[in-house]
Amino acid sequence: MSSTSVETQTESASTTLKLRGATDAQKYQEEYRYSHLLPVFSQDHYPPLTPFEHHDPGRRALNHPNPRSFLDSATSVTELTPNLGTEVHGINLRALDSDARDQLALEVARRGLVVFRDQQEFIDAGPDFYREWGSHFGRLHIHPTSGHPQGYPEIHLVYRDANSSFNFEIEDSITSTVWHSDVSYELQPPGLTTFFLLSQPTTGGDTLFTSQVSTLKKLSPQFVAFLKTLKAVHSGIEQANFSRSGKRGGIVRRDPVEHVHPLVRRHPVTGEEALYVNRQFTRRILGLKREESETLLRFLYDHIDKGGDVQARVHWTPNTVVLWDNRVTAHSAIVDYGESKERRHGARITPQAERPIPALDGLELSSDQ
Ligand SMILES: O=C(O)CCC(=O)C(=O)O
Ligand SMILES: [Fe+2]
Repeated sequence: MSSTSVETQTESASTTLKLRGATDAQKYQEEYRYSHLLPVFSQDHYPPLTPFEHHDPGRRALNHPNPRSFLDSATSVTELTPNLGTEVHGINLRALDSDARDQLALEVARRGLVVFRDQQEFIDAGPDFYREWGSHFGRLHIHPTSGHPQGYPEIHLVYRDANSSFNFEIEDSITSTVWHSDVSYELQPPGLTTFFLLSQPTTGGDTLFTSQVSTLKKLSPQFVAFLKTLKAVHSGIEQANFSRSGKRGGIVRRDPVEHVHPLVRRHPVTGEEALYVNRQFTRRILGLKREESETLLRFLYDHIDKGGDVQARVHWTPNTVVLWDNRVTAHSAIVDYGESKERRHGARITPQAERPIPALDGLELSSDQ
């Protein structure tokens, strides 16, 4: 499997300009409703992230007499699958106050994934609002390599259009499916994540999700007990190298890091335990011989790949906004729309959360890991 990233499926507008004739390209972009949100690859360099104390917004909703009251005015609330995902119609996310946002965080933690339709007001509110929205849920992450709208490094973009050639990384693979939990190499990886498409192909370009709580539950208690004793290295090095190779925007804004996380992590609010490995960033299990680590990780990735019974698939109708809890789910883009040459332009708001908490009867991580 290629070590490159679905998160790297980002094309710079400037590359697009080079690929088209300059005049045609400018016209194409100028006529675009969201041209102010096209990706740029600033050369800014940032110092390492510093640790911070995360106060989970979902916890604040735990004492609420009805922590689902923010859904009271919804016209429909439908479970996408028994274990993962809810689809909501009739709620205006843009209008949610602080209390309702806390409830939302708890709902997303419980369901893993919540899909809100008809959110034009939210999407059109623009990048200052996106930042304010995300900051409610945690400190905003700046991606080390992806494109962002001019002046808004906290907004991670995915982008592809008629002439972009960003998907080299999957040309040598039999699939575009790369399950991952975003930037799991950080000491404090993201929690409640918001993602939406500003433009979507007519068909294709769906996003896959899986419940890592459910993938863990499928395993035998004896095996889970063993997994709970383990921790693994997650690395941002390959993603940085991929960017440096020039296949993406070519920038690395922060020196890549590696961090050690438990294989099974516990959600700070729901207490649910989830498998926390992903093919994209997890590299090796500490304390095992190389072959043991490789075999075990391969088994777990294979288990995640095959888990159709705990997965959900989001189809992007216009003005859909999706929230997922990056601590207890994994996701993958689906790149099946190349032939149509249609534009696909997405934005992600990525608040960091706590350092992964080990399972209750699992290992204790020492502070220097
Ligand atoms: O483009 C997608 O469907 C998902 C992209 C992704 O993995 C991300 O932005 O975290
Ligand atoms: Fe992702």
